[in-house]
Amino acid sequence: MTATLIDGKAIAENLRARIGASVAALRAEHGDTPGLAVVLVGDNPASQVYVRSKARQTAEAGMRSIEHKLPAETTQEELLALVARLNADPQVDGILVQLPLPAQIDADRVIEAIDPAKDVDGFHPINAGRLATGTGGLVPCTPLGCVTLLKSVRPDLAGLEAVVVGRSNIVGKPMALLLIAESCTVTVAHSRTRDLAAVCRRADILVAAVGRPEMVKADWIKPGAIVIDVGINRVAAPELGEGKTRLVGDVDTKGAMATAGAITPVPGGVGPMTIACLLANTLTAACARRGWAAPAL
Ligand SMILES: Nc1nc(=O)c2c([nH]1)NC[C@@H]1CN(c3ccc(C(=O)N[C@@H](CCC(=O)O)C(=O)O)cc3)C=[N+]21
Ligand SMILES: [Mg+2]
Repeated sequence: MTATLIDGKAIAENLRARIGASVAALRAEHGDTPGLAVVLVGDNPASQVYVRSKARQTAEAGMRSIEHKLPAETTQEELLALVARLNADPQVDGILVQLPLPAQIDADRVIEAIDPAKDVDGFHPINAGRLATGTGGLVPCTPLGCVTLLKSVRPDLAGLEAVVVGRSNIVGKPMALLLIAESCTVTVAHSRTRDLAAVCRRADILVAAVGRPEMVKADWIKPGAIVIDVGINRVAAPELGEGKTRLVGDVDTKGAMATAGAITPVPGGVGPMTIACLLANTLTAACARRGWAAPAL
């Protein structure tokens, strides 16, 4: 058996095209277009790459992209003041403050300062609580994208045994809540889980979000399982030349291909869906804030 590769890049492109069409229709109807503000503090090279692709894809979908680049020594007060201005700006529908933030800044305080209606990352405690209680709100982009990828190979997830490896507020916890909402039986495993391999082997759906390169091995996977690899780890690749690197996930993809039913590649799996879902959340936030009918994506 060899697993189906879930083409996140293509599914993301398709979603972005549908968002673009909705944005154009809304502009024709209302004469205005959603705006996304992305705030980058400091000069982390990976963050610069991500912020650039977010801005480009926002513009390609016909939305306004507003970039704020602040120096690495920005104070907490300065960042909170910018967030307050963006909250008050009616042209800004979505606010994303790129993580990680420099050490002098308390990320939780910044997240809590964002207007929940503009919190397109879905990280504000109000949105986290809404997800936990199933009462609407903006949903974190990466887990939202993972559900779309799962449904691309298995439209009805009800009754399936799901194991989420990782318990972060950004991926693991919201992922578990979304799978509960899909009527899966959900286990959340983490670094302290005993016999992680045996727990993973129970999974019809295995979501790896731990940030450890290729930690999940072929023999941790139940035959036919759907494997979603959230990891994006840059590792040395001397085989490509001196000083070269490559991206790998949290799953040994090559090994897992022999056992899994379907698997997301890295790159080209979850990563592109994260950005597409950010654009979807920006459109959702704009419609809710402006009283526009939300398009079905
Ligand atoms: N407030 C906040 N919100 C985020 O959503 C957020 C963040 N901070 N900080 C960093 C992480 C990471 N993240 C990625 C988005 C897209 C790709 C992506 O498109 N990856 C491509 C390849 C990228 C490459 O080649 O480096 C892929 O997997 O195919 C990866 C990672 C969003 N994040
Ligand atoms: Mg990926």
